[in-house]
Amino acid sequence: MTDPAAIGVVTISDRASAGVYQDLGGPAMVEWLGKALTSPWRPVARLIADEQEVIEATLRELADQEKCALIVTTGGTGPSPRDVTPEATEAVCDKMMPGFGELMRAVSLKVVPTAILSRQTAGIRGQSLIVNLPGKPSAIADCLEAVMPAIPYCIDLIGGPFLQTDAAFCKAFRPKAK
Ligand SMILES: Nc1ncnc2c1ncn2[C@@H]1O[C@H](COP(=O)(O)OP(=O)(O)OP(=O)(O)O)[C@@H](O)[C@H]1O
Ligand SMILES: Nc1nc2c(c(=O)[nH]1)N[C@H]1C(S)=C(S)[C@@H](COP(=O)(O)O)O[C@H]1N2
Repeated sequence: MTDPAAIGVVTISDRASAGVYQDLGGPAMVEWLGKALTSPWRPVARLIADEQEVIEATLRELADQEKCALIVTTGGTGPSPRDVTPEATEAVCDKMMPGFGELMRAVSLKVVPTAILSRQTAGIRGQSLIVNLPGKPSAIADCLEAVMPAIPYCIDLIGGPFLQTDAAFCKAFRPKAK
């Protein structure tokens, strides 16, 4: 039997990490992925402040030590001075995947006119795909629903584990069968 695929779920929020409010983003990402994935996986969760060095170190740790096939982040994608998640993501990635941000903003625009304020992006570090989501917990489902169909094939292409999804909830598309 193969090991469960490690998936990083990273909440980036000054206030949630300081305990000012409860982190709803991390649990929402775990819950959504639990509904979408049918192949074995395990979450590797982190709750950190909007500090670029800390975000970069966390992404490196999850990719290089924890060997996460996928790392989803929530928060810190907007225009405020302390929103630096896209900068941290770009700093640690070998290759950017701009289509993810383009699609997520397009679908979010149908939900909220301020969707264009998110600079959310995605990229590859080694054998890990990193995807940024906005901080609003409701944005997690909006965005993952849009991009998840392409994620298993992207992970195939970078040499990661074979992820399977529940087609009734989220149908993964693979142009070429493995
Ligand atoms: N992890 C989270 N858990 C629960 N609610 C959140 C979380 N992140 C954001 N929110 C909610 O979404 C709103 C907008 O998020 P945003 O990321 O802009 O927060 P912020 O004002 O930048 O502050 P912070 O970095 O402290 O989260 C917040 O005011 C909060 O109500
Ligand atoms: N689907 C979705 N996308 C969204 C939002 C939302 O509520 N739902 N909020 C927007 C707003 S108001 C902001 S400022 C940006 C950045 O949010 P962040 O800094 O919390 O990541 O995401 C945008 N994208």
